[in-house]
Amino acid sequence: MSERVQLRQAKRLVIKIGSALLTNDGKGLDEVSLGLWVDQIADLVADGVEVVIVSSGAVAVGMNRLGWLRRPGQLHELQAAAAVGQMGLVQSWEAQFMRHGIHTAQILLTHDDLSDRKRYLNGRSTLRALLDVGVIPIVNENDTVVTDEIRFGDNDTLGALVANLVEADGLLILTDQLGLFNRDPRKHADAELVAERMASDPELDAMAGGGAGTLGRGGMMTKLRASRLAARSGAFTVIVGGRIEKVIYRLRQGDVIGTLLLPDQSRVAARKQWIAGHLQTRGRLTLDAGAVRVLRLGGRSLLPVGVTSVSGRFRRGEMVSCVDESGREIARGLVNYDADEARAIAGRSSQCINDVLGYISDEEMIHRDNLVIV
Ligand SMILES: Nc1ncnc2c1ncn2[C@@H]1O[C@H](COP(=O)(O)OP(=O)(O)O)[C@@H](O)[C@H]1O
Ligand SMILES: N[C@@H](CCC(=O)OP(=O)(O)O)C(=O)O
Repeated sequence: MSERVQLRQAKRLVIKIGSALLTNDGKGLDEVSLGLWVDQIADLVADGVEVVIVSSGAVAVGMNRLGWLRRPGQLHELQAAAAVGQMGLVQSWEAQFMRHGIHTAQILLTHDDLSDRKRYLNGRSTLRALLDVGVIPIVNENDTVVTDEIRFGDNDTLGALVANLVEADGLLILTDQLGLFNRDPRKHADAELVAERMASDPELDAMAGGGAGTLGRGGMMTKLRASRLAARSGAFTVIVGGRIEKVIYRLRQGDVIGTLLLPDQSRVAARKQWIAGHLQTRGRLTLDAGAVRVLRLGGRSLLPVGVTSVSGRFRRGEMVSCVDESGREIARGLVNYDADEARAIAGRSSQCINDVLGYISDEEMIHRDNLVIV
């Protein structure tokens, strides 16, 4: 095991940075380290990698700005600190990335947003649009409207959900330890670093059970759970020490640092398996003979022009069945338009979508990554 190809080949990464690391253990925002990570992320971007950052630290930065020495016990005080600190956090990210001429965008999400299908799809479109124009989204929880996350301090899960959302190749979790150890290294001097495992390996649970540091809240257990969540969309996870010199650069080179947790299956395989196993469909698209032929060739998207009729009531992102003119099912997949919109653009070339609907979200009725031939 001399190098890690996964990191060398990655095209889209989510990088999650925890509070303990970002705020130098509560001594205010660690601008020096932040600048060094930004330099390395700018190199990744120059190398063609799309990056989303999940940044914790709002509460810690807010406490520092407000001169609060101890983490407040009241939730509304934590929320106030997060609101103050979020300003400092995004200002710093923005200023550092501007040195490289890279724009950033603030995205505040809740777990609920990601379990609501419509919001999930809207979030996904926004993130994709930002990545398409070379902007780095800086994501944190929306601590003003939810409290579970600040109580449990679970930006690790948010990182994994974002990795699912943007279909990242990998999730990098930068933390204050060198990686996942077989026991909590703060309590056991002889703890050994785990280099590589399958994320699903049940032996990892006992290793990660040691609780969190003083500032971060999730500990290794939430990082392990995050890796399993990320694995569901085929993403690998690396848990690694954010203070290792040139950490992101070295990971990109394929250096064996931190802990690599691997998914059981590839990104597209994971997605296709999920689609194939999803029995409930919301509607039906009838395809002309040309579209049937093209889909059967494999690896192709379904365009509106090949659809002759649309039945059922479905929303963008829901599962529909694709049938030939005799009603035989050919494929199923996640449709890019609501039923009424799909009806309006059926049989039309993709260039007409804007004229018919007044906007265009996707050229395809169903993208090939979201389509399974049956
Ligand atoms: N097996 C383990 N390996 C590494 N760290 C562990 C382990 N078990 C518990 N920990 C603790 O998890 C902490 C990191 O989690 P956390 O404090 O939530 O950081 P972050 O703010 O980066 O999310 C470490 O400082 C360490 O004390
Ligand atoms: N969203 C909050 C809390 C998130 C949090 O503590 O997460 P982490 O440090 O990654 O375990 C914040 O930005 O302070």
